[in-house]
Amino acid sequence: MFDKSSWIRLPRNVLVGHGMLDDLGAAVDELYLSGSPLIVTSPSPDQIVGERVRRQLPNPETVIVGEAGFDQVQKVIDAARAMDAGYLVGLGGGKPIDTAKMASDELGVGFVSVPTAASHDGIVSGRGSIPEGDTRHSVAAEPPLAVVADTEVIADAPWELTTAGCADIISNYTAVADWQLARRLKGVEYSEYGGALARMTAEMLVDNADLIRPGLEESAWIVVKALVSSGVAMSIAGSSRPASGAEHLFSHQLDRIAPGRALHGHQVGVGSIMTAYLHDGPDGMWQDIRAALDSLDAPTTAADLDVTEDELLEALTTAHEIRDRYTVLGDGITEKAAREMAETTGVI
Ligand SMILES: NC(=O)C1=CN([C@@H]2O[C@H](COP(=O)(O)OP(=O)(O)OC[C@H]3O[C@@H](n4cnc5c(N)ncnc54)[C@H](OP(=O)(O)O)[C@@H]3O)[C@@H](O)[C@H]2O)C=CC1
Ligand SMILES: O=C(CO)COP(=O)(O)O
Ligand SMILES: [Zn+2]
Repeated sequence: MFDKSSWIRLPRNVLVGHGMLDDLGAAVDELYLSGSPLIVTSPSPDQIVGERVRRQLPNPETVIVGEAGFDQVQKVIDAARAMDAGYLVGLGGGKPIDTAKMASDELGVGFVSVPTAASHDGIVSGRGSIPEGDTRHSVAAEPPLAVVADTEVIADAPWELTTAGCADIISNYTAVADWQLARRLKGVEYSEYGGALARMTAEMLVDNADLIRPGLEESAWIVVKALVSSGVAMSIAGSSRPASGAEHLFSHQLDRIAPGRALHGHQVGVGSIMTAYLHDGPDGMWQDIRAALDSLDAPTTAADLDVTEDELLEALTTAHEIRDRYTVLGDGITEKAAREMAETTGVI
C-alpha cells in the first residue's frame, strides 16, 4: 500500500518590495483574521518601524523579546493570553520572528511575518530554532499566513545583516550535501524537491553576487527573494534539513561557547567553508564558498567572527553532540582533524 503523505504549509500572501510595509494592514485584512494582534519584536525594529506597523492594525499590543529561548516564547504566550490576541505579528530579525511563530503554534492563532532585515531564512519557514541547555531544537512552528518584506526598510538596515542572510543561503550547499550523505549512510528521508530548491537558491544567489552591494534596494530584493525560496524549501521538506547541516550545528555550538559575538548567518557561512572541505577534500567546493562569501563582504575567518582558535576548535569538535542529525561530522571529529581543516581553509 502507498504510505507516503505530507502537509506543505506555505504563506498565502508574500509581499516584497519598496514601501510594502504600508500594505501590511491590507494584507492582514485579506486573511480574515479576527481580534487584535500582539506584535512580537525586539528593540531596534520596534524603534524603526513599530509605530508604522501599529497604526495599520486594530488595537495592537507589543511585546519586546530578547534572546531566543523557551522563556521568551512563554512570555509571548502569556502576553497574548492576557489580551486575548487574535493573531501574532513577528517584526524584526530571526529572533522575534522565530519566537512569534512558536508562540502562535502553541496558542493556535495565525502568524504574520514582517522581517526588517534580510539576515536569516526563517522569514517564511514553518520551523523554529531554539536553544535549550546543551542542545538546540528545530521545532515545528506556525508558518506565516502572510510575509510583508519592505525592501526600503531592509536596504536601510546595517549591511552586515544582509551579508548574514546571504551566508545563511550559501550554507545550503553544505546543508544539502549533509542531507544527501545522511540519506546514503543512514537512510534518512530525503526530499528531491526540497533539496533541489535549496541548492538552486544558493546557486542563484552566488550567480547574482555582483548585484548585491550596500545601500542598493535591488540587493535587498535579491536576498529577500532567496530567503523566501530557502524557507519554502524547508516547508516542502517539512524540516530545516535543506538549509541546516553541520555548518549550522557548528554555529549553534558557537552560540553557546561564544554568545553574542557574531551573527547567525556569518557563523554558518564560515562553518560551511570548513564542512565543504570535509565533504570534498582540498580541491572541492570550499574554495568557491569562501570566494562567494568574500565577494559579499561576509566573514571567512575565526577572527572575522571574533572567536578565538580554541573556541572555534571546541565548537567544531563538539558540534555533532547537539542534535540527532547525521552530518559529515559523523560521530565527531578529532581536534587534530578540526585544526587541519580550519588551517587548510584559512579559517585560522
Ligand atoms: N526558523 C528558521 O528557519 C530559522 C531561524 N533562524 C534563527 O534566527 C536567528 C538569527 O536571526 P538574526 O536576524 O540574525 O537575529 P536577530 O533577530 O537577533 O537580529 C540581528 C540583529 O539585527 C537587529 N535588527 C533587525 N532589524 C534591524 C533593522 N532594520 N535595523 C537595525 N537593526 C536591525 C536586531 O536588533 P535588536 O538587537 O534590537 O534585536 C539584532 O541586533 C537565530 O536565532 C537563528 O537560529 C535563522 C535561520 C532560519
Ligand atoms: O537556521 C536555520 C536554517 O537556516 C534553521 O536552524 P536549525 O539548525 O535550528 O534547524
Ligand atoms: Zn540558518
